[in-house]
Amino acid sequence: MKPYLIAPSILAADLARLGEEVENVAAAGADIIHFDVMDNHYVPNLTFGPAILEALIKYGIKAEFDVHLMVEPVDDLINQFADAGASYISFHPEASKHVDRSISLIKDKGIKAGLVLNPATPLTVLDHVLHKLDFVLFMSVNPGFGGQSFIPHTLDKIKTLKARIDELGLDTRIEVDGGVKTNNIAEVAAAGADMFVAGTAIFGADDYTVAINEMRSELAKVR
Ligand SMILES: O=C(CO)[C@@H](O)[C@H](O)COP(=O)(O)O
Ligand SMILES: [Fe+2]
Repeated sequence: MKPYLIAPSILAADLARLGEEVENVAAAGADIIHFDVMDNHYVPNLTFGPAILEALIKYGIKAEFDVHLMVEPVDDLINQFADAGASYISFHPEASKHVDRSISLIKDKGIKAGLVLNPATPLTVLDHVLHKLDFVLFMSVNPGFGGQSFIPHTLDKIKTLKARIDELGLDTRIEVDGGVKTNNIAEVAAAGADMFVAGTAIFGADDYTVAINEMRSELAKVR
């Protein structure tokens, strides 16, 4: 069984002190760092480019980065984030003209590849590519902003995909992103997720170690 991974989203960090914030959250027990890339085109918000990722790595962050691309088109930025040092890269299928090719671009760089499903994206987008993916990221909010409420029907989608993954004997991870907090992380895990993005729930807490430990205690109740 794959260990649970907790991935704080830096979107909710104090951006004026980004290096220090990422260092602190990694020291608090984060497994990977979730890096939301928004282009003000695919989503109505604008965030970080590859130069910021490079700068964080140069600053001394050793944790792996989970790059969530909310951009259109995707291929050029896949190359740039691969060169900058990403360990995981995911993108939204509707933002790529050639989804299979974009997945191969990520995998050929030795990076874990994921496809992101918005709340209204059907599971059928995974039909011919699931076997190539290292992870599927379910958005449990509409993409573009942190601090939104978890959309409950995501749980049914997670359960359905988890059953399909098990039936096919794949070891694809399931990541969930949006509105994940201490009070719902166990339910999300019980549905079949094993990677949990949390922005405001961690960076909004007074003590990041306490916030992450509380999430781990909740996860320990599931397995
Ligand atoms: O990709 C996104 C939003 O588009 C997320 O990664 C958010 O940054 C998660 O923030 P919270 O809902 O946990 O505050
Ligand atoms: Fe994200």
